[in-house]
Amino acid sequence: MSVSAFIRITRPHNAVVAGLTALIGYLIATGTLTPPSLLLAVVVALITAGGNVINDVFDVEIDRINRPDRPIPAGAISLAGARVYAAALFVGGIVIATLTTPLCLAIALVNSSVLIAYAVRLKRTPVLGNVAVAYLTGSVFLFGGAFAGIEGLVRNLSLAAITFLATVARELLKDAEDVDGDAAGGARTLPMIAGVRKTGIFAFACACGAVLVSLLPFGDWWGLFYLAGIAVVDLVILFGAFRGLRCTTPGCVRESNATSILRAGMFAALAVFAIAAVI
Ligand SMILES: CC(C)=CCC/C(C)=C/CC/C(C)=C/CC/C(C)=C/COC[C@H](O)COP(=O)(O)O
Ligand SMILES: CC(C)=CCC/C(C)=C/CC/C(C)=C/CC/C(C)=C/COP(=O)(O)OP(=O)(O)O
Ligand SMILES: [Mg+2]
Repeated sequence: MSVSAFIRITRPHNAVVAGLTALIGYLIATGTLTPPSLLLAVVVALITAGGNVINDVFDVEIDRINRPDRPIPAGAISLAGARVYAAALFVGGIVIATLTTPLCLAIALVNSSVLIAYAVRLKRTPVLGNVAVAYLTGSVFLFGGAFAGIEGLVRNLSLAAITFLATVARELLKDAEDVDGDAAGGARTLPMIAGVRKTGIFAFACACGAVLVSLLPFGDWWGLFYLAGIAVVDLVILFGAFRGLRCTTPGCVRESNATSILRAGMFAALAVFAIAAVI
């Protein structure tokens, strides 16, 4: 079992970005960063890493077909070793969360539970899996803001709502891409029940909702830089969701690159939020 496999299975890019997002949430709540606030990034990175590892533990049979290169199906990490590793990551994140605030610790405990529930069951349940990932992604802002108290959490509510809606849209389109693989793995997703076309329509509606909510911080919060920056991001998000709107097959959704365009728009939004919070 190599060190690189133990790093790779955590999807470090994912965990690091999530950790940085928690700092953005604290930045939005307070306008500054302090040495203790850096703990937020460590907690989120560890718990996200734990979520990614436990996800691979429960997905091992699907990944043997779809992603044989991943550490467990490739034999680089044993299933038992991965279970212990995931537990250590979750425990580490929660123990460090005890050094933050009771509200942050509560969110860390809830999110660890949701990540495990997602891996065990929610992922294979229509819409609930999408909502779980969207909640987890949006909650990162709430977690960062919560380090500054309930007021800090409230200040991040609109960003959490924007992120939730955009992530639902992207997760639905990811499911529309993966209908065949998910069916083979025994999952039940919205595209399987309602079809790719209706899923695309619902995803586009969620993206439109995210765009509308993204205008809320303008005015009483952030000024013209934010409006100009988020307007560009909104166009990218709408374009990405529109690309998936006309599709009726999983192949069409894959060829549309809708989920990649949405991912790019989501990360661009992160940059706009971070800059708007400090200028
Ligand atoms: C309308 C509008 C402005 C939408 C943007 C919404 C927004 C601010 C989204 C930010 C999402 C984001 C990148 C959050 C960072 C925290 C996090 C959970 C990162 C983990 O990476 C998520 C990544 O998308 C997973 O990639 P993949 O494996 O390809 O699904
Ligand atoms: C705020 C705190 C304390 C924690 C936040 C926890 C976070 C941000 C989690 C990241 C959000 C996220 C990306 C969750 C999804 C978990 C996951 C591993 C999804 C992968 O799902 P699959 O559908 O199996 O797709 P793959 O093919 O990528 O495995
Ligand atoms: Mg998986």
